[in-house]
Amino acid sequence: MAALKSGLGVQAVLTALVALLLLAAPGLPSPPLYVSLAGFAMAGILLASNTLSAYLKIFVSVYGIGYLLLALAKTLAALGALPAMVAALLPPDFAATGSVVFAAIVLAISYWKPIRDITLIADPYFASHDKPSREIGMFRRFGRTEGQIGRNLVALSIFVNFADVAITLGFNFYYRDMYNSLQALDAQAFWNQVVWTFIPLAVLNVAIGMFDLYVDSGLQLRWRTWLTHSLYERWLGDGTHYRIPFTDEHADNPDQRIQSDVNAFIAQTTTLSTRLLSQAAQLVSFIVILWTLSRDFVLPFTDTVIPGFLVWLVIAYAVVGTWLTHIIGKPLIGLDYRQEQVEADFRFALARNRIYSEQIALLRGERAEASRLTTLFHAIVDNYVGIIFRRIKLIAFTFSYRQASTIFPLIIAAPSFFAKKITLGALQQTANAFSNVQGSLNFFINSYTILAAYKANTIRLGSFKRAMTKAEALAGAGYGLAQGNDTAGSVTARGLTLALPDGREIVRAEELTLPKGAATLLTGPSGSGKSTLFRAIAGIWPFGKGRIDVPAGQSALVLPQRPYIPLGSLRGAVAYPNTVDRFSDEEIREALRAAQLPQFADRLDEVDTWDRRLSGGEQQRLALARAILAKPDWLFLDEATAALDEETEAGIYRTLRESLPGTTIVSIGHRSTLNRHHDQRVEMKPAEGGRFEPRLSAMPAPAE
Ligand SMILES: Nc1ncnc2c1ncn2[C@@H]1O[C@H](COP(=O)(O)OP(=O)(O)OP(=O)(O)O)[C@@H](O)[C@H]1O
Repeated sequence: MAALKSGLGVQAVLTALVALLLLAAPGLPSPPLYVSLAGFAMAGILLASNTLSAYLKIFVSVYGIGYLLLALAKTLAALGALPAMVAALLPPDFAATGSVVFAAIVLAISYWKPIRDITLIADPYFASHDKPSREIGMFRRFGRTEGQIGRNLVALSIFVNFADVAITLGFNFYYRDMYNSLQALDAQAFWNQVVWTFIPLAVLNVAIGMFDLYVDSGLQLRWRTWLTHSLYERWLGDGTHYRIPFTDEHADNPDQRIQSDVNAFIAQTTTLSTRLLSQAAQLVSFIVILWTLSRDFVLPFTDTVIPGFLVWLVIAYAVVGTWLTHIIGKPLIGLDYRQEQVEADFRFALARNRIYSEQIALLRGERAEASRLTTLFHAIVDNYVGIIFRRIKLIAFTFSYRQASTIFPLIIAAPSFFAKKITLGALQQTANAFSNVQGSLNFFINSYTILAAYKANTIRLGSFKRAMTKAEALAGAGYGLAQGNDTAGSVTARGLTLALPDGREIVRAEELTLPKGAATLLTGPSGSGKSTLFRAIAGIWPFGKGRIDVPAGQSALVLPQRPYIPLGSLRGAVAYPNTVDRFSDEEIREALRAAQLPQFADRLDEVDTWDRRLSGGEQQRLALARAILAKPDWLFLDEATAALDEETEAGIYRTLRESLPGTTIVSIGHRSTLNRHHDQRVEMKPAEGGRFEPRLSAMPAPAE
């Protein structure tokens, strides 16, 4: 029942009604019985497609509409309700049945795993209820939601592609009539053909070509915008990007997946789906023409009649051609996948050189870097050479294939022509139909290289999405960071164990409290898990068990030893992670002065690579300016002042405590001079099993 209420359900009922009507229509010559029977099949397919992917549904629905239009138009023509000129333009009866066959093919392939992998990536866009993206003007009013715009555009694109097939068919008949007029030396008929058939077809062909490009580009742009946004939003969401390396999913170079794989995937999906289907329609149409032309084909130099000989020939051609292409082209899938990966590795290494150029220059690391780049580039060359040779083999085959098929139909049909059994027009039509069939097959065969890259892309995007799902699941796993607290707003850990990704336990805390309002200093040997404890409190460390409670609704800021400084203006760097409009210029300047960076107070608009321009100590003070601006309830300083001299450090701590009276400070540090800025000390003590245990310890008396 639910299936009947959906859009496809309504369409199915309508189709069944039309089929019934055709069946009951008294003694019409057209459409024949099989068209009405096909209508019932179409209704069944439409119902069965209700559970189909959102993307494939569009195709089935368009074919359903195609069937209705064609069957009704044929009925109207048979009833004499259409002008003769329009009726003459209608495609033959089998076209309506053809659309049912295509719908059945779409339904059948939807169960095939490679198609399911593709629709898994494609569907979220077409099912999306988001408001139309304002970024792109093209087709913005073509639907109420972004998903609906996408669906409408795909449907439009399918119609446009079918219109193109209809024009190609028109040309085929034009060739027959034009060559017949030449053979009959009928000048009047020839000029009539040129003016009334060729010119309108040519004009339509150009117009449809332009419109097709516009629709396709609009769809690709809108889809890419939506998918790119949704991928990076999800990737950046809730520490997912940080946890992906902890999953067992191989998701290297996410930047490449978001920037280039998405783009390629969308271009390939639209090209392969709409064009592949229109090529299939073209293939079927011309096969029917070939059948009509060679219905009583007499094998040259014999008397044997083989009905539809040219069709059998072309099918044999297709089967052998596709099979050989598959054998020759298969290794390209793996090679293309690897190429994407090695290219991304090389690009990433270059980007790292740019980021760490100062360290590399100081260490005189250029030779080591060059040799690493050489190795990485070698992998690109090596793999590409493999691709070149594989493509050459493929081209040797596809070119021979194309050449053979231009002469083939002429050789086969010429004896009939010379025996005056067929006209010049029919000979030309045969050659043209054969070359169109060949063109469609060529599309499938040439698509092989695209298919190989497509598969690689689908795998890369699929594994990226799986990695994100696993990383998101990791956030909820482990000890489960509970929000809310009943111990006067303190941070507490109970029965907590923190482990490494390999399961090795590094920290054990039976009971630990970081009281609200009292500055705590966390000390201990290097590698004892101090930073990991901070990560766990911040909720990004997924391995371990037990419980950490953080006060509900309170803000926290963690400052690491090496602060992250985003690209852009100094204002943006100080305001980070808040947006620049959160604070006035005076507030930002004041924070810079408080963090002992007065010399930068008037350079807020300067855009620079600040992470390389500022000294290590200046970067740390910039991060402290952030804390002064953000006024968090909790401030975690992970050796965040280690690059400062003791005097500046002391000044900064004084400022922090004065300007952030409501903030609880928790610091990690090794220097004894930090003691006097804190109220209590927690020390990481070695415990059994190589683990460390945070224990409250006495604050050493200040040095004299
Ligand atoms: N992502 C990770 N994968 C595997 N091991 C990790 C990871 N992060 C940290 N570790 C390991 O966990 C242990 C504790 O690291 P952590 O950074 O917490 O120590 P720390 O006490 O802060 O050290 P330091 O005082 O040197 O900064 C180290 O042995 C480190 O190698």
